[in-house]
Amino acid sequence: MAKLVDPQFQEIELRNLHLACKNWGIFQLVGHEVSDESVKSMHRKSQEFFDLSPEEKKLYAQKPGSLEGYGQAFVISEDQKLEWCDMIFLKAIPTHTRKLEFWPEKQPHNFREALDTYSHDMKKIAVSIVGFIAMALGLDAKKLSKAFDGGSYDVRMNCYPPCPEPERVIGISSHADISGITLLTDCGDIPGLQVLKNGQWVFVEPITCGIVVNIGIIMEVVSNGIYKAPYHRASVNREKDRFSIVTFCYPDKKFEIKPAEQLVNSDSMALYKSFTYDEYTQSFYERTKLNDDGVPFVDTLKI
Ligand SMILES: O=C(O)CCC(=O)C(=O)O
Ligand SMILES: [Fe+2]
Repeated sequence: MAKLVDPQFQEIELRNLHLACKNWGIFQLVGHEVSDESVKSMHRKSQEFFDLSPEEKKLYAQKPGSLEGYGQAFVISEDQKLEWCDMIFLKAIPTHTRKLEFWPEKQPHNFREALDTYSHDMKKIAVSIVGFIAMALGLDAKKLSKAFDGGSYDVRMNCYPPCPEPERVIGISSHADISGITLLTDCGDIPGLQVLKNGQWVFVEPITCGIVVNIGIIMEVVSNGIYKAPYHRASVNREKDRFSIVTFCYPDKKFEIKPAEQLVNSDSMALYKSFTYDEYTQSFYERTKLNDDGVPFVDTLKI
């Protein structure tokens, strides 16, 4: 990040960014301005939350039909296999969308303050990195940064307990994020996140103070497929808990989700349809209610 903002290094670093987004769709950001203390404090609060008794955690349990709160993602049937992951999912920004009934209050002490600071820090990073991603694509950096400045930020804290037979379970199964971009911080040094590259699962090794950035499906559409939202999953460790904190970053609700005009011309046709923000989220949630038909969500967006 320090190199992206430094005029002396910017051009070369934008090329590195372009290659990372094009060849991997995922990279680690270091040299950023977010304080270590804010990130570590959120990590501690998240671990303390998962350490509470089941009864205490259930005070913040998801309600039927809603993803927010403590529980499991996308449980649609009694027969489905569950993921080896405990999570709490909270909408954090804009602040008026917060549903405080799901925000742990007395315990862990100062959880809410830590999440408030953390989510604003992640927003700051997202606003600047999408600007650089826009520049790497030859797009208007201000327009994209502005869209994410008015955007929404949902935070998911994951706890992956150890499993004596880790090869028989999955923490989070393979998926691409539907966000614009996603920012992940690992609360320790246990690798778990894996990204699919040329048919192989590759571990993302945690870097202290690094922020893992991955391209979400919205940015895939905006880039007209130059950047792809990578498939990734979380594996489980045999002996140790792993904790991660994931921030899904979305543009503002007025942002049209479609290939950027500058990237569409007679040589390169638009590969994706155009959607309003509401149409996009609606079509995703409609699909989660269906039985899995094997068609990836991103394919339903293509022309
Ligand atoms: O915890 C991880 O490593 C991955 C989490 C993730 O992909 C998600 O929450 O969407
Ligand atoms: Fe993900």
